[in-house]
Amino acid sequence: MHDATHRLPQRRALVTPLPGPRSAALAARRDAAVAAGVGSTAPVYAADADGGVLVDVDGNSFIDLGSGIAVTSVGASHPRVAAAVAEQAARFTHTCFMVTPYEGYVRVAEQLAERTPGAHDKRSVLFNSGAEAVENAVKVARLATGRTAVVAFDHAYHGRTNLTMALTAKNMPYKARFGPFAPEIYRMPMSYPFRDEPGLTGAQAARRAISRIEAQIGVDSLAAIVIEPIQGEGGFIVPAPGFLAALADWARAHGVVFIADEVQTGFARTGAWFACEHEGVVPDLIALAKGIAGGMPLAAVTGRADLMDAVHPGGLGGTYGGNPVACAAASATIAVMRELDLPARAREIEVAVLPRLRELATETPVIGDVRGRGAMLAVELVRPGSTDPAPELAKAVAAEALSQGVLTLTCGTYGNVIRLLPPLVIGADLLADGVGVLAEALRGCARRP
Ligand SMILES: Cc1ncc(COP(=O)(O)O)c(CNCCCC(=O)O)c1O
Repeated sequence: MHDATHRLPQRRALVTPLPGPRSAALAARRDAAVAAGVGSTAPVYAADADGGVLVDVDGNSFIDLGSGIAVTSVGASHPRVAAAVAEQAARFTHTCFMVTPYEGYVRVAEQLAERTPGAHDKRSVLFNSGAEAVENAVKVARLATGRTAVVAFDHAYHGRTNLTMALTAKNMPYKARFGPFAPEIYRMPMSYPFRDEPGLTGAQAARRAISRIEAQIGVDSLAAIVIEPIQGEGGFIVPAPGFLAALADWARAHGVVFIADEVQTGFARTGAWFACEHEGVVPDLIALAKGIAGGMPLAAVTGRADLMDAVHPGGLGGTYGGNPVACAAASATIAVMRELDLPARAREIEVAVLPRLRELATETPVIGDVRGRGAMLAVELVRPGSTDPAPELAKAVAAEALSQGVLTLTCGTYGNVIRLLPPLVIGADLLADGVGVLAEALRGCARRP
């Protein structure tokens, strides 16, 4: 694993209590100005970030195992991205592609056609957020098929807009009291190997979902299946081998659009450019965001040209969609990912981390499962000797890791999953230090009564 040179010292170093005085002052200002509904994981305020570290306003340097929720895969200030952003912003920050188009948008669409799974003719449309991309993928599928029903899965997460809340499974905090939600969304059982009956194969789990689709919805009503190849917010759930492919094959055989939501899994995160590749699945439409542009807000739907071009002119768009500065950042980010071969770096991270966590699990009864692919890895915590979720333990472990200078995130339908999403440019030593702190936090919390 190569250690690129970075602008900031790649180290874990705490110089004040947490939060420090400047963060505490900012927290007071925030309480008087920012809505309480916007939560934050860390009690500290960012001042700088580079490579695998994030530095707060009091000078504390943290190992970042969150990447801003799988976004800053090339780091939060990669020089190639920063230069591309500055250069574009100095020329024009916005014209609205629907008013006066520009090459940067076209260039990103060309790269997405080249990079996403499948050699078929593709078209793309660019947006600002993952939820917007998922929303529009469903719009395209409904228009192209003339059908309205959409299938989502248990433990799914697709966003916070009305349709994507309807697609999302977990009620609190995402959906509680925000209804009513969009109709015609149907939830099917997911392949969740840790919680499924032992030995349930991917094909059997797919058949379980398909038989319910056929019985409860009817194929002639079904426009699309929307699924994350590895479920993110729902708990980094890697379906059993064959599950995705069986669903995709069934969908194709019945004229149902297969939408892969790769907002969190896309762009090298799982050890391939896109997670569908691990299962040999070519989606009809793919929703993208997060890692695409080095931290700049950009999202996309890329898919079969016959589906995407079924939409009448003016049927897709939005004021900021494919902002030129974000497009410049995306082209720089994709270049960095290609030149550093970051899918391979993600696989190296998996090899460096997963066995270490699995070894820890053999001596730590509260670790129910260790799973993931590439640099999208997770530890599911349970009460010893059971599969009962232990969310309070996950919170305690994340808090302990933070107190030692390592930023981690939790997730999961039951809130009991610690997830690791390091920047793919993190150095080997820094990663090892961060995982060591997490391991010690897991051991320590497991010993508490
Ligand atoms: C698979 C998948 N699809 C869609 C989305 C939505 O992407 P947006 O860019 O947050 O809208 C996500 C965003 N995941 C992080 C949400 C964090 C939070 O809001 O609490 C995702 O992971």
